[in-house]
Amino acid sequence: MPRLLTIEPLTQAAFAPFGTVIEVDPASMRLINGGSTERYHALARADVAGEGASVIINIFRGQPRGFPYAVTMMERHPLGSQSFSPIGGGSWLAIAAPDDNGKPGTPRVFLATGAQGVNYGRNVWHHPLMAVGAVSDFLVVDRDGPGNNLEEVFYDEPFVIPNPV
Ligand SMILES: NC(=O)N[C@@H](O)C(=O)O
Ligand code: NI
Repeated sequence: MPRLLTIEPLTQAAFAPFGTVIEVDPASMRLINGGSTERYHALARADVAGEGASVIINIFRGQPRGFPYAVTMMERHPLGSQSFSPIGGGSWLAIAAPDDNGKPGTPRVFLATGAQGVNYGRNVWHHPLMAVGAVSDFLVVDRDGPGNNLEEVFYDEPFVIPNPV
């Protein structure tokens, strides 16, 4: 029997167990460039591990997912954090799960606005990119370098995400 998941709003507090929400935060704002630019400083930090590791900046172009959507697996990156920030401005889903003795626990599904990104912490269980409604581009900051940086685990039973829109 597939297990239905609920979708919750993406907030710093709700997402805290999994990483950081990347969004305009007035408390982090520094006025620069002669007052012409608001710098929202250090909203998140890339975390890369291992000899020869480097932080890289990518664009992921995601195809929109169909709903209801079956979550059959989760992944994590033991050697680096991974951030996703929408470029085109549409809503999307961030899905993360607590660690349960080396396996992903029950996923939590967060509805992100087009003005919200996330930085998944290093070794945090998450679902691969979930674009919603249209082909969507995301700026992705993660790790390049030697070593295996991808661990995937498949659930015995899928979880199901209802249509978010
Ligand atoms: N594999 C890859 O680069 N992407 C995934 O890590 C993802 O979280 O989308
Ligand atoms: Ni990933």
